Amino acid sequence: MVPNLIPETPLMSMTTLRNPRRIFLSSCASKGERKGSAVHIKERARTEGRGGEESESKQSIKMPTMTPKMMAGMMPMPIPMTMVEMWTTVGSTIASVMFFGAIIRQYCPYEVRRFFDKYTNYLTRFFNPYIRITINEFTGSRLKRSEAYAAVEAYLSVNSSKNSKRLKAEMGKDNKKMVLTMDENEKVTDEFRGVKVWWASSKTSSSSSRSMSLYPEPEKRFYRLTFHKRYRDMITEDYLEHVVTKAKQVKAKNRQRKLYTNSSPNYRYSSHGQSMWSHITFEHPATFGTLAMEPAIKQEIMEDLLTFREGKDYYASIGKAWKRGYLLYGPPGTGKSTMIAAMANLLNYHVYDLELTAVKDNSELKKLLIETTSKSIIVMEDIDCSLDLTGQRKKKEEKPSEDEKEKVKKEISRREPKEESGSKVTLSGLLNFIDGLWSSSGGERLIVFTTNHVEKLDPALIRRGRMDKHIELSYCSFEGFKVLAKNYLRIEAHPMFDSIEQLMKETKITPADIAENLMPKSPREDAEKCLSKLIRALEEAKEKAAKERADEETEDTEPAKRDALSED
Ligand SMILES: Nc1ncnc2c1ncn2[C@@H]1O[C@H](COP(=O)(O)OP(=O)(O)OP(=O)(O)O)[C@@H](O)[C@H]1O
Ligand SMILES: [Mg+2]
Repeated sequence: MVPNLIPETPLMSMTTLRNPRRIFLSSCASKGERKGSAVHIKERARTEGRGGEESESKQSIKMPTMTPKMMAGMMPMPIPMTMVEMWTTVGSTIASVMFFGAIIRQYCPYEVRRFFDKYTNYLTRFFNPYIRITINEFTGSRLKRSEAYAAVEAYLSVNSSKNSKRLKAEMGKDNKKMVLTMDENEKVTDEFRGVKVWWASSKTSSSSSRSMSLYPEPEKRFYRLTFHKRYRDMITEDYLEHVVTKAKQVKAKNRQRKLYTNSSPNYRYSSHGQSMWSHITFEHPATFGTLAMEPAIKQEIMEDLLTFREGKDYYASIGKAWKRGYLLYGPPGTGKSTMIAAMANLLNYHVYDLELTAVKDNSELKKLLIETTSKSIIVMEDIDCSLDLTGQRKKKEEKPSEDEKEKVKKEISRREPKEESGSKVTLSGLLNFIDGLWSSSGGERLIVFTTNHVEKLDPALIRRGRMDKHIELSYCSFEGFKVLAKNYLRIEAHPMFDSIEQLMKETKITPADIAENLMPKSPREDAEKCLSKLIRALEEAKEKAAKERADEETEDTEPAKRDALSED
């Protein structure tokens, strides 16, 4: 029973009112009983606790008479809540709402829930003054990473590195600096013309990924931009344009060129949403300056490439996809691969080294194409060896005899397991890859074929429009040699140059052979020794060529002589 207490002051403290036991103790202390021991106090409390009328009468004896003023103090008055109480109430309300929500979700029929969801959405939308824009990482059927997402990622890499607390790091240009981007489930604030906007990075895993599906849907990453509806026009037009422009600058600054390949052992098993290409940083040092070839031809190729790079509007105005095909042909060691590296370095493009024999079929080839980014060179080396591009049309035309058919059948059954794992890419698949409708997606791409045997290629594959520019890389000229001498020996003239020039007129030598002879093999080998080595190599090549010519002549004349003798 709560004792009948009379406060000393009209204003009773909150704690006092709430806690009768404390009221008792404090009122006793105020009456000079403070010096009483704790035991005494407890004893008093116990006696009170028993609630005997005795204690009540004892207290009533001690109580001072209440004045009207004091009575006024006892009047019921509004009691303010403490923070603790308020939070307790809020907490228990939320818990109850959640509890009932869960129950409704579980037992309420779907239609009713949908109805409620719909109207709650309407309500929140009506009262919420903020607009949200979501930028998903993949659009369409996840064929290609969204450019908008990449742009936001680049844009936020600048802002978030200053404001965000959780960041992701990636190696930047030339492996010198790390590029930081916002981690998942992070938020940053940005300001544009005095208006605040909020960016958040997030990911959702679809419900099917949580189910027992055999092919669970991958997680979907996205950025979300939130801003006040008052600034709708400014944000959707000016701010988003500002984001794209800034992102381009950031990308250009941090762009690290990559060398992609599709022939890594696990590329076929790359899961949904993962790239089919694997890459390393592209670090080939070749440039047009170090390339040995006729200066005029070199200049022409460089101009052609630079014109292409700047030709976005021109290509659009003539209604042509912004891409260009280059066919590099010539004997081994004449600099075809080196030229591709020089092209990538000149244009600042990525390189996609496409290994056709590792591509399963035409649809896989298409997927690989779609996954390439713009500002890139797609390379198919030794195209004549990659596919049987020469015989495919003939095979259809020729009608094999029964015997031949039988032979082919046997051959196929013998090779079956091997062929299954081989490529089924056809010439038409490749032609579509180069200039089909899909090839125009993204734009700003060079497609480069290299071959040692241009004559073996199907004319359809290398006709203009597909392979726009044909470049022959042949045996080294004297001009080419001078470039190599400058690269390898740091000399521009030497008395031995004359004899080298003479010998080069009489025989053929590849730039690769010259490079090998000019490269000093020990610190003792100076320019003169290297040049002498080259002269010896040229003389040997000349002798070999003379001998081969002589052998060929005898081979040609031998049957004629034999015929003449038999006639006699
Ligand atoms: N024109 C050139 N200028 C400078 N160096 C060259 C040139 N041609 C060849 N080389 C040197 O020779 C080496 C082989 O050249 P590269 O691999 O480019 O030849 P390729 O034409 O691609 O041969 P393949 O047809 O066998 O693939 C290179 O490492 C390079 O140093
Ligand atoms: Mg090569």
